[in-house]
Amino acid sequence: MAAQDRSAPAARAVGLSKAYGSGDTAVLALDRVDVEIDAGRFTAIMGPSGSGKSTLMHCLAGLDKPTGGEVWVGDTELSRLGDKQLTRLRRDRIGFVFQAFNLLPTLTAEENITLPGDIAGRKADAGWLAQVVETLGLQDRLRHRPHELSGGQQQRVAVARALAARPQLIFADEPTGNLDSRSGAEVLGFLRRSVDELGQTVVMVTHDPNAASFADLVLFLADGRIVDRLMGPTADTVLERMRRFDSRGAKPTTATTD
Ligand SMILES: Nc1ncnc2c1ncn2[C@@H]1O[C@H](COP(=O)(O)OP(=O)(O)OP(=O)(O)O)[C@@H](O)[C@H]1O
Repeated sequence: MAAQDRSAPAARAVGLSKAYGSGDTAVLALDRVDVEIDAGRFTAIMGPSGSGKSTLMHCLAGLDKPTGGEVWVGDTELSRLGDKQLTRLRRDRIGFVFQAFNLLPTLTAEENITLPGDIAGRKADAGWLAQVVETLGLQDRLRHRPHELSGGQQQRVAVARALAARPQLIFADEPTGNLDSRSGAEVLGFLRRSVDELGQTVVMVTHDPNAASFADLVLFLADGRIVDRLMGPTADTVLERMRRFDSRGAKPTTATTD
């Protein structure tokens, strides 16, 4: 099983702020955010366009540097790391799934899944890999190249690639944004299984209430702050919360029905 200590958060932000630019044109994308990402849980981040979702995810993943506060991944505070150490931490402890699947077209599904480990000179644990492939239902697709796979299958390969190194955390940025609703539900179901059956920790940014309903917890951002949380979300309760934000004057989300 993935090395997850459920009693300690997988990541946390303490008084996290992020400003872009300076002077009159400065934008405060995150405003003193405190949040804990529970290990072995599926967390969704939602909020209107420009509310800071991507910035929060990028800061938590060590892809963007905060201008104030702290970010911890496990027991490591990221500002204490140099660039090389940060790169290593991202490589060893964090997996990414993007809206564009980012698979290499000339490689088979299996080669795409093992590529990051191969580049890092690290052989994937065969037992773990077999479990990941089975959980994602990819046994019969390993020798296919991306163009021979459906969009949903390609995204499942991208999820398997993220899981292969057994990262402490997986960050998914609109992972179903390029998929039809059936393939999207399939990928979300597999992300859910990776949490339930493999003990993964997943953080996902989404605009879609249906996608958020696969999570254990939804964090709502507005104007760079966490303004609400919803445990055990359903598509209806998420939609209802989103409407409440809209009626309070927050900018509407770019998509509520995709
Ligand atoms: N590199 C940057 N330079 C300047 N401003 C930025 C930069 N990145 C983000 N911002 C600003 O920070 C704020 C938060 O942006 P962010 O992308 O985190 O929002 P978001 O909630 O992910 O939006 P969306 O749902 O539209 O993707 C926005 O006002 C945005 O314009």
